[in-house]
Amino acid sequence: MKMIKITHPHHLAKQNVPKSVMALGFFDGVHKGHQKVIQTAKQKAEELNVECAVMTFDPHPSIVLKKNIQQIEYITPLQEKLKFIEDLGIDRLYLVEFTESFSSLQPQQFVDQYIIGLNAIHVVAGFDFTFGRFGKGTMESLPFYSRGAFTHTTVEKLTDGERKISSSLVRNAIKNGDVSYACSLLGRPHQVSGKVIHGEKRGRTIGFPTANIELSESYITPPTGVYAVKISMNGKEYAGICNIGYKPTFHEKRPDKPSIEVHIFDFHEEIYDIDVTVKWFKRIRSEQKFSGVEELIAQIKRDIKEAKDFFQQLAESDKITAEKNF
Ligand SMILES: Cc1cc2nc3c(=O)[nH]c(=O)nc-3n(C[C@H](O)[C@H](O)[C@H](O)COP(=O)(O)O)c2cc1C
Ligand SMILES: Nc1ncnc2c1ncn2[C@@H]1O[C@H](COP(=O)(O)OP(=O)(O)O)[C@@H](O)[C@H]1O
Repeated sequence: MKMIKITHPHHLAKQNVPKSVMALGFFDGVHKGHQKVIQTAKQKAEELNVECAVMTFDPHPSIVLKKNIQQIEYITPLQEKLKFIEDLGIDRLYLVEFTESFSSLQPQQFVDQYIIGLNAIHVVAGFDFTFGRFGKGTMESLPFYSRGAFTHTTVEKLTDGERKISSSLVRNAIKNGDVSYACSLLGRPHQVSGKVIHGEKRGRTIGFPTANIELSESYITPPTGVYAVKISMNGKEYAGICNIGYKPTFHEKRPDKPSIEVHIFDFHEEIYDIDVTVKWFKRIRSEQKFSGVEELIAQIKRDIKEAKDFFQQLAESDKITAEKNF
């Protein structure tokens, strides 16, 4: 995937840019709805025998448009977003810096400079995509602005029952701890990456060492509680159990921020400073204050059993699906 970073105004000359079918969107999460938009663009590009391009934006428009928002938690911070888009097999990615001057383009200027000017011959976006100042441009008005220079496909809303699959729905699912539902909306588990840091060195003394993880980006994370997770490092993936929380059993005073710590099953290595990725599969329970260490240990043993049973069932259902598809 060739990446072209753009800060408004761009100086790319149309004749130097290959013709493309262009999918447009912010695409936080690259969820199933986004995947459908990008896959539709890919199919159309094959039909028309041109490149498949995606145009996306960074940072999130609310940072520029809403003055009081400094930082936003992403489902997929930029690097993850680009990776998941690349995994969909597209040729070219236009990454447009969402600045104040870019956001104040009129819809016609956006279409002239960023669609026609970048040699797109067909545009694909979701039914609720908007463009130009105040989001005034819509998919209904796109043919008017196109002046016959390109055609378009509007991808209808993808739903889960009554609910539109959207970045907000995924965010809410993660924020509510419903990581299994987030997984079904994303088509993969939600994941976060970071580094293993030193904790309070208590884990090993109670028989359950936990890798404490400092996140590398501003991710949306599930609420405090215990989760069945997979953790990957150095190209290998392991099952484990994660506690996100304040460890009230040991802390009278609540620490400033919750820790994210994973006990990895059947694992005995020292992994401080290693980069890891944690994938959230299932919420098991809320964090509790136990009356003593023994009670906590007994509960952790039950949590581990529950997580192991869950992964066993998952492996069995994956096996059945693989056999059906064979
Ligand atoms: C599966 C699991 C569940 C946990 N649940 C709780 C809990 O409900 N309450 C609590 O105070 N601590 C809980 N903990 C956190 C332990 O207190 C913590 O792992 C221990 O204090 C070690 O911390 P350290 O890695 O900083 O040394 C849990 C840890 C694990 C691995
Ligand atoms: N099964 C395991 N799961 C997680 N970490 C492990 C495991 N086995 C060994 N470790 C190592 O032990 C460390 C965790 O031990 P712990 O006593 O909880 O220390 P800390 O409080 O610094 O996290 C991890 O960072 C890792 O380097």
